[in-house]
Amino acid sequence: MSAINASELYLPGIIAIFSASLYYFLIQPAILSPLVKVPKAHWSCSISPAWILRARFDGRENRTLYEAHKQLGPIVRVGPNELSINNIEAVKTVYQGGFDKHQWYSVFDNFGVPCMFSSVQGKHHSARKRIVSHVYSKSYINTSASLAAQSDVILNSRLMPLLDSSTSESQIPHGLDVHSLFCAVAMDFISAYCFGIRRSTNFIQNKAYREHWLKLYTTRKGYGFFAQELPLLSKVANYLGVNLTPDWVTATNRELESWCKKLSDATVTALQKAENVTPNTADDPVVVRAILSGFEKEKANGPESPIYSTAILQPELSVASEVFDHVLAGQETTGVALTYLSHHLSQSLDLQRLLRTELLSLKPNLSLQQGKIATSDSKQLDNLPILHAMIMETVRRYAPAGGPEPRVTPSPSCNIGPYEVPGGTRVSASAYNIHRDENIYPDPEKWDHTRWLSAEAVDRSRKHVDKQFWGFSSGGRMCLGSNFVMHDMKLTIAAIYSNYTTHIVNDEGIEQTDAYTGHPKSNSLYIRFEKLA
Ligand code: HEM
Repeated sequence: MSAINASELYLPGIIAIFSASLYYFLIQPAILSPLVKVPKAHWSCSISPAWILRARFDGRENRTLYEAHKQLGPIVRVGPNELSINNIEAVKTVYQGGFDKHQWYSVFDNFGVPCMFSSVQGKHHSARKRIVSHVYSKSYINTSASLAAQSDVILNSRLMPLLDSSTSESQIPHGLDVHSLFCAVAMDFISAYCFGIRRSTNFIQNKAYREHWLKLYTTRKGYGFFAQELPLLSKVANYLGVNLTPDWVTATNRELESWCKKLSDATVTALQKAENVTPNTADDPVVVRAILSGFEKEKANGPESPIYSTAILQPELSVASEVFDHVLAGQETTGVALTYLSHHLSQSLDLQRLLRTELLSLKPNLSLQQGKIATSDSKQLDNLPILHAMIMETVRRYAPAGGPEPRVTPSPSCNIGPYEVPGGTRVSASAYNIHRDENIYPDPEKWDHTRWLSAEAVDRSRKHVDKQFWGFSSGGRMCLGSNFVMHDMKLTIAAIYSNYTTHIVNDEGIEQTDAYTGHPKSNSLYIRFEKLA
């Protein structure tokens, strides 16, 4: 009697589950979804994300999507619930349209607390961005006495002496690993701006710690796949005692977090005690000061504030989470851009001469006078067309944050290009692909700074060249640090090429990896510096 009852119950249950699965995983995505009208990158894409997941796992996502768009056009289905887009009109719809970020970004929470970059929902993000964006505006950067004083220390007391010592007879044959050095320069700039110079890093001079830190940073990269792309599987595996992210990666992340927490806590304490934090000096912790003052104002909104449970109830962790993101966002991306620019310059003395002629037209220029350079006139530097063109071309060709930036379509649906797209669909564009549009950037693999300078570019299609540039993304979630980084890259290149010529010693492994943030495969580039007579 009981056996008959069980099968009577089980069979319909099994049929119901089978039918629901058939509908949910096969009929709906492959036949009924409005996405069926979008060209598929692979036959399996309407029923399985395996094709795109495999490309991501293998580190060939950017190239794979490039080929897919070349064959199938600007909007391509890459999974049952996922699109890749590759034209500037579709980019406007998604990125200027304020679509929320995908959960993919949650792995960028630090200390378990979201930062601006990792905030998924628009209102959480806006509350965080409001607090700090003014100190990253172009006008603030160009007129900040604190940043000018910090730049002076970083260039005159650290970088220029180091370059000088690299020209001694015994050092010449080896050259300097400029990839490591430029990551150090970038870290010193951004950490000084966050914490004030006395509490910031000195990676330029402290090579041993810098190498340790960079090793921690680079070796853990690439281990985020399961947590980011398959979070549910990761959690289930974890529950069953299988950790898909190796323990040493978790330990490395903890070490980096605690390194930043110490710097951040020391800065918060110094501000609370008003010790060595004088505004408008090199010791001014511009970013942490702005965040704390923003949190103080946000308190007035009480529990109504979207960031009440973090910024108001856990201010120290929230400050640390925010600045940890700034130093991580700023160091490798900037280091990569400076590495590729110096690589191109080092292959052509003519290019160096051209740049130098422009640099020496500055008044005052940055050539060494009694061992020091003048670092103060940011506005003049910002307006140099050749320097600007070379940096733009480098960020175009070697987009340091060039991978897909996933967003989620709003409910119930929206239109992207000619297609109706249901709410909750993952949709991404990438600088890697947007920057390879041959109509705007002919021969896109070629590094050619003149595409930003030619009469044609300036008179007619300059707007297109600029409009298509997506190295810092666009819309409300575009890079917070774009003005800061343009400033520190221009200053660094100007300081070097006003005083040195550079020559390649070893560029093995200079090819860029295919990743969200691509870098030279070898993580190195050896260059020799020769002082100008
Ligand atoms: C060459 C250097 C840099 C490049 C190429 C770059 C590029 C980008 C890109 C493409 C995004 C959008 C990413 C996405 O949505 O997936 C972004 C966002 C961001 N970047 Fe940068 N970045 C650079 C340097 C910096 C620096 C120095 C900072 C320091 C503050 C910074 C802070 C941020 C932050 C906080 C966001 C998130 C903004 C938001 O969600 O509103 N970046 N960056």
